Amino acid sequence: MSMMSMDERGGEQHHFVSLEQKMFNTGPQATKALPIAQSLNGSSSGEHNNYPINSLPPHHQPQQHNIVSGGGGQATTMATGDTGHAGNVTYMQTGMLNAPGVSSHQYLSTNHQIQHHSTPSTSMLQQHPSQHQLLQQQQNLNGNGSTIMRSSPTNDMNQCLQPVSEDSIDGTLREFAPVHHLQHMHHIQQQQQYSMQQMQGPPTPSYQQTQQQHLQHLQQHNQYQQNPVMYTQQAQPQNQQQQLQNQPQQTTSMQHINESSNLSSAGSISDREPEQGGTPNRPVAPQSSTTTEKKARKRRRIGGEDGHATPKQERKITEFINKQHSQASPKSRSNLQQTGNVSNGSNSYGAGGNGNGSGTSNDHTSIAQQHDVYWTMTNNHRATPTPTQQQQHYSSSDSNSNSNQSPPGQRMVRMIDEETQTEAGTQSNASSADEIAKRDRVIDDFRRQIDELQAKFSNERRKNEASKETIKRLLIEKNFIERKSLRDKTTADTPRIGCFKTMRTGDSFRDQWTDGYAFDELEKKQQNITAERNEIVNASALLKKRKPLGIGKEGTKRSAANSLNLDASTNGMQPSTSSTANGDDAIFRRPEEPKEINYQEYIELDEIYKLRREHLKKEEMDLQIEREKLDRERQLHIRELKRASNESASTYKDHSLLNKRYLMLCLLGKGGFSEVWKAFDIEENRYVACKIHHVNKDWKEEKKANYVKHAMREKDIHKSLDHCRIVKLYDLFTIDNHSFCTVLEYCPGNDLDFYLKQNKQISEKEARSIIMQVVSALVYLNEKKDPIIHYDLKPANILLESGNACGAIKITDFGLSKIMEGSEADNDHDGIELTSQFAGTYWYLPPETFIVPPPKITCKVDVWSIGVIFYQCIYGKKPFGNELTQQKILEYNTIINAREVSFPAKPPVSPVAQDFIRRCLQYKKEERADVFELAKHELFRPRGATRSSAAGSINSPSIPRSPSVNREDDA
Ligand SMILES: Nc1ncnc2c1ncn2[C@@H]1O[C@H](COP(=O)(O)OP(=O)(O)OP(=O)(O)O)[C@@H](O)[C@H]1O
Repeated sequence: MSMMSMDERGGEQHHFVSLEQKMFNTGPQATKALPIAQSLNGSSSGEHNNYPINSLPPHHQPQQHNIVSGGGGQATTMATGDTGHAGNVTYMQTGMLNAPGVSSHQYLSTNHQIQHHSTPSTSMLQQHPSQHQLLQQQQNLNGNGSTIMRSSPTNDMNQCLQPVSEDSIDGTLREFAPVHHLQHMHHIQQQQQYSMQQMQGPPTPSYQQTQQQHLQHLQQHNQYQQNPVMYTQQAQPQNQQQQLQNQPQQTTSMQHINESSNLSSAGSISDREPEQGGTPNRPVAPQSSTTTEKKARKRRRIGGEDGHATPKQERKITEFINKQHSQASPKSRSNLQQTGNVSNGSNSYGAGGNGNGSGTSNDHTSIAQQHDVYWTMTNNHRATPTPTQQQQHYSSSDSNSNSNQSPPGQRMVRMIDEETQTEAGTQSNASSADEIAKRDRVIDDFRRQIDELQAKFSNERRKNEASKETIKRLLIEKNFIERKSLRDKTTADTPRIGCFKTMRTGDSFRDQWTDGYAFDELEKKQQNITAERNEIVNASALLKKRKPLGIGKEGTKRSAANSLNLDASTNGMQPSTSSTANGDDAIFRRPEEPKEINYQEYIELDEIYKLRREHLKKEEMDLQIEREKLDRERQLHIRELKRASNESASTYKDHSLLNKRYLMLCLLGKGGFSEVWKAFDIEENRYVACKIHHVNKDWKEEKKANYVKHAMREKDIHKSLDHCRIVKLYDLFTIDNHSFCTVLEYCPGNDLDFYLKQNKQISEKEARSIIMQVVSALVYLNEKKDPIIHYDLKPANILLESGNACGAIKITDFGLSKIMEGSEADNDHDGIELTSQFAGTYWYLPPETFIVPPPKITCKVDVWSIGVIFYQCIYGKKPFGNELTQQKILEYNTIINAREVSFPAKPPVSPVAQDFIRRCLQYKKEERADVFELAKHELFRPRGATRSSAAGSINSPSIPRSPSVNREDDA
C-alpha cells in the first residue's frame, strides 16, 4: 500500500486502535503476562524484556524488529512493508509494544495467547499462566534460560536489522520463516496442552517429546542468533530447491504446513491483509489476490513490471539501502560495514531482512508517522479498553477462529480466513511458483547490480581519495623543488646582485640594501668608457691644433712635413713630447711643439677618433641596457627575498590545507593586512589565489568590525561578478578568530604595476590593448542593475595573465568598491555619498574625491583612473604627482589642482590616444566621459575602420589630428 493509501485508511487504523484497546483490555489473564515476563527478565521496567521474542526464530521477529529498531517505536516500526500494511495486525501489536512501559515480552505473551486461542479446544486466557510455567520449565531444562530468554537492547537492534518480515523480497526467507515459526508455535501449543494435562495429572511421555522438540527448536534459534548468515545459508538451498526444482513438493509442503498448523498463516496474513483492501468484508478474488501474487506484486514494485530494473527503481533501492544504513543502530551499522556490503541483502538471512522492503524506505517514515499517530490514539484508549476490543485483537491473530468471534472480531477473523484460503489456493498454483522463482531471480539480479554498483562506487571513492592524496603529495614535492630552486637562485644571485644588510643608523638597526659585484663591474665599465671618451676628446683637440695649414687652402704643402712629427708612442692619440739631453728639460719637461702632420695623416686620425667616439657611445648604451637589466634583476631579487622572508614567517608555510581543500603552495605577495597565497583546490582541481585577511588583534573592536564589514562587502560585490576580465571570487571562509580567506581565480603572471616597474613604459599599442580590456570590465560593472564603482583601479590591481603587456588582463581587488544602488545610479550628476574619503591610491583618484566635504561620486571615478593608467603606460610616469608621495599629494593639493593634463613630446603618442586620455582626465566629472563613451572611443576602433564616421561621433576629439603623429596602426 502506498503512503497515500495509508493516509486514506484512517478508518483502518482506527480499527487497529480498537484491536489495541482490546489487547489491553485483557482482564486478569492479560495483566498477568507482564509480571511474568518481568520476573523472567529480572527487570521491573519491562522495557527490554524480550523473553519470548528472543527465543523465537528470526522469522518471528518482524514485530520485535519494529519495536526495537524504532528507538521508541517510531521510525522503523513499519519497516516491514513496502506495501505499507497499516492495517496489519502485526503493526498494531508492534505499536503497542513500542509504548513506554509496554515491553516486547508483553507482546510475546500476547502472541502466545493468540496462538493458543487458535486452538479451538483451549481457551487462551486460561492457558496463559500455565504457558508461562512451561516456559520457565523450558528455561530450566535448557540450563541457559537467561541467555535465551534475555537479550540486550543492542541485540534487539541487530535483530531489527535482521529482518524477517513477510514482506521480505527474499523468497527463500519467505519459505523458511513460516516453517520455523510454525514449528515453534506448534511446540508452544503442545506445551500448553501439556500444561492443561499437568493441571489434571502428572506429565506424560508426550510432554518429554514436546520438550525435546522445543529444545531443538530453541537451539536452532540460538544458532540463528549467533550466526544468522550461516543459519540462513543452511536453510536457503533447501528452500531454493523447493522453489525452483520441485514446485509440487513445495506446494505440498506448504499445504502440509497449513494442515499441520493453521497458525502458520497468522504471520503472513497480518502483512498481506491490507492488500485486499483493508476492509475485512470485502470479497477476495481468488486469482488476483493470492498470496503469491501479492508477493509478486510487491516484488514487481521493487523489481519492475518486466522483471528488469529501471534506473529509477535501482536508485530507489539504493536510497533505501542508504537510508536503512543510516537508520540502523550504530552496532548494526558497523555490522553492515564489516560485511563490506552495506546495502546488500542477498546473501544472508539477516541481510536479506535488511533488504526486505527495500523499495519502501521512504514509506517507513510515513508509516512510522502513522504509527506514531496510532500510538497516540492507542495511549488515549488505553485507559478504557473493553473486553470486546481485547477479544477482537486476539481474533485478529488467529486465522481459524473466525467462526467463534463476536462481530467486531469477526471482521478480522474473516480477513485472516480469506487470507488462509488464498494461500492454499496459491500453493496449488504451480505457475505462480514459477513466477515467484522468476521474480526471485530478478531480485537476485538487482541485488547483484546493487552489489556491483556499491563496489564500484566505493572503489571510485577510494580511488578519488587516493588521487587527491597523490596530487597533494606531488604538488608538495614539486613545491619543495620549486622553493629549493628559487632559494638556490637567490643565493647564487645574492653576491652578484646584492642583499639587505642590517646596518646601524643612530639608535636603531635597519636593513639596508647593498649592491652586488655586478653593479661594481658595471661601474668599472662605465669608468673605462668615460676615461676613453676623455682621451678621445683630448686627442681630437690636439689633432685640431696640428691641423696642417694647407688643409683647405694650402694643406698639401704642410702635410708632408707634419707627417714626420707623429709620435708613435701615443699611437696618434696623445700629443708627443720629447726630452732633450738637457737635465733641466728632463725635470721640467716642456711640451714639444706639435709637429706638423700631413694632410693624409690628419684625415686618418680624425676618422679614427670619430669612430672611437661612436663605439664608446654604443658601449655606453649597452652598459645602460645592462644596468637596466640589472636593475630589473635587483627588483626581482629584492621582491623574491622579501617574499621568501614573508613566506617563511607565515603560519601557512608548511603546505597548510585550509578549509580541507586549499593546499597552500607559495606566497604570492603580502599587502597591508593580507597575504596572497598560490594554492591548489583539491576539490575542483585548479590553482587558486587565497587572500588571507588578518585582523590585527590589537585593533579596537570598532576597527575590526569595520575591516570585516568591508571585507564582507567586497565579498558580496565580488561574488556577484562574472566577467572574463574580472578575477572571480570562488569562496570565503574563516580561518580563526582573527583571519579569514577569500579564494580567487588564480592569475599567473605579474600585475601591471610590477611590469611597469620592470619596463618603465610600454608601447601605445600594448597600452591600448590593456585599457580596452579594462574598459570592457567597467562597462560590465556599469551595465548592472546597481552599477559598481571599483574605486581602486591602478596598475597593481590589473593582473597580466601572460606576465607581459601582450595578453589578457583581469582586474581585481574590490576592497573599496561601491554599489550605486537604486535610483542613485540613474542620476549621472548626482551619484553616491563618498563614505571612505582618502582611502585608495591618490595618483589614480579624481579631484572630486579630495574635496572636503566630498561631493557625490559616480562611476566616473574609475574613468579618471583609466586615464591615469593609460598615460602612465605610454609615458612611463603618472600625469599628476609622479614624484610625490601620497602624503605630499595631499599636502600640496596636487590632484585638486590637476586641472589640465600635459603630454611630453616623447614618446610620440597618437592624438587619438591623447584625446582618450583628455576625455578621461577632465577635471569636472560632469564633463568627463562616462564608461560607455570610452567604450565607443575611436581609440578602440578596429584597424581599417574609417575614421570619418567616427570623427563626428560622441568623441568629438578636442584636439585636431596632427598629420605628423599618426597612430601606429594607420600605416
Ligand atoms: N588572483 C590572483 N592571482 C594571482 N596573483 C594574485 C592574485 N591576487 C593578487 N595576486 C598577487 O598577490 C600579491 C599581493 O596581492 P594584494 O592584492 O594583497 O596586493 P596589494 O594590492 O599590494 O595589497 P592590498 O590589498 O593591501 O592593497 C600581488 O603581487 C598580486 O599580484
